[in-house]
Amino acid sequence: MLFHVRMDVTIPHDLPASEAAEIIAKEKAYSQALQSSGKWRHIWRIAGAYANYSVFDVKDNAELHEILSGLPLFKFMRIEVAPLLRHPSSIRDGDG
Ligand SMILES: O=C(O)C[C@H]1C=CC(=O)O1
Repeated sequence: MLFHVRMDVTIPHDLPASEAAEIIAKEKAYSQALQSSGKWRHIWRIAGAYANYSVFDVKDNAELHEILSGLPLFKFMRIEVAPLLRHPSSIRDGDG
């Protein structure tokens, strides 16, 4: 199942910079491992925001929830999820 996910990150100003850097490094490794596995298909920075648009390809809602709630930055994120399915007018193979 494909899901479009928007993640907005707000790191509290009072979080020590070294702690923030450590969490961000863990987040990067977590994200890149999931991208390598094919579960995190796309990630795009939203221009002008500490936010991204991503596409996940996972088994079901439960797997998506497990992945998202395991993000090291999860507690600093606002996340919006939209389930996707193939559009009847799509001409692309492999979409959905
Ligand atoms: O920077 C972000 O958009 C937040 C987060 C998502 C993946 C990652 O490496 O960081």
